[in-house]
Amino acid sequence: MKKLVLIRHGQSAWNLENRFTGWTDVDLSDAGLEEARNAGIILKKNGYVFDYAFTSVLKRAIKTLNIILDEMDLLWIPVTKSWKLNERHYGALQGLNKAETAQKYGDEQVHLWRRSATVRPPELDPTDSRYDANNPKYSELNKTDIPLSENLEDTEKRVIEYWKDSIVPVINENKKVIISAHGNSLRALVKYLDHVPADGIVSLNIPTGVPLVYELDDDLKVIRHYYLDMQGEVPEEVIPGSIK
Ligand SMILES: O=C(O)[C@@H](CO)OP(=O)(O)O
Repeated sequence: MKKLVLIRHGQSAWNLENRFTGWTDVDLSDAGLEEARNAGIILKKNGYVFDYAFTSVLKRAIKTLNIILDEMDLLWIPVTKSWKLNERHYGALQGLNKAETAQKYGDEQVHLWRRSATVRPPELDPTDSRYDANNPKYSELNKTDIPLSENLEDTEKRVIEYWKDSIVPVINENKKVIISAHGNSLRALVKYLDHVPADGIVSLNIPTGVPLVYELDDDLKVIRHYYLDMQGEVPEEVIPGSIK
């Protein structure tokens, strides 16, 4: 049996300000730094050790990972960063306040933009300063791979490509892996691992800074999963919107 740990970064400055974030590279809030430290303490207290880590190219996930590894005295392990683990691109909504956007377009529309697998938020205009085409972070990508907006299925496509090409080979070497990523890039991975249908993923929300453990068999089929706290496994019904 193999164990994989997923962690959504701690609260970010824009989670706190209730703004659509996506690929915007915002930092952790003070509460987010604390959540990351706690996650490291929880993992250490529960006896977890990692050989290899994956994260996105966004600082809220990278810093969360570093703080966790620091707490566990594991800062030395190899870490691979990829844009394919980035948060879902939020298109022209990036930077807007979620409550104000709901007042303007209605709760139902905003809920679809936030949680539907198939509805794409409005696209960024390629002339928009928020478009990442000239960001050196993405210089190795074809311009056509830099999104103007994504739905969850778009995110799932790149996350699962990366899962198959880069993460699975490491897990198959019997390395103990942690992935530090984002609400929706992790929802995409969970959707794939648990075979959640598109309409079933709408209500799934992954909390910030709570380690989510997947037990996998030798074929990497899911045996079971659970969140961890200081006392060990958390009953899933305790976490709102968690995986059934
Ligand atoms: O703003 C975002 O990029 C995401 C994650 O914080 O928000 P949502 O809860 O709408 O998926």
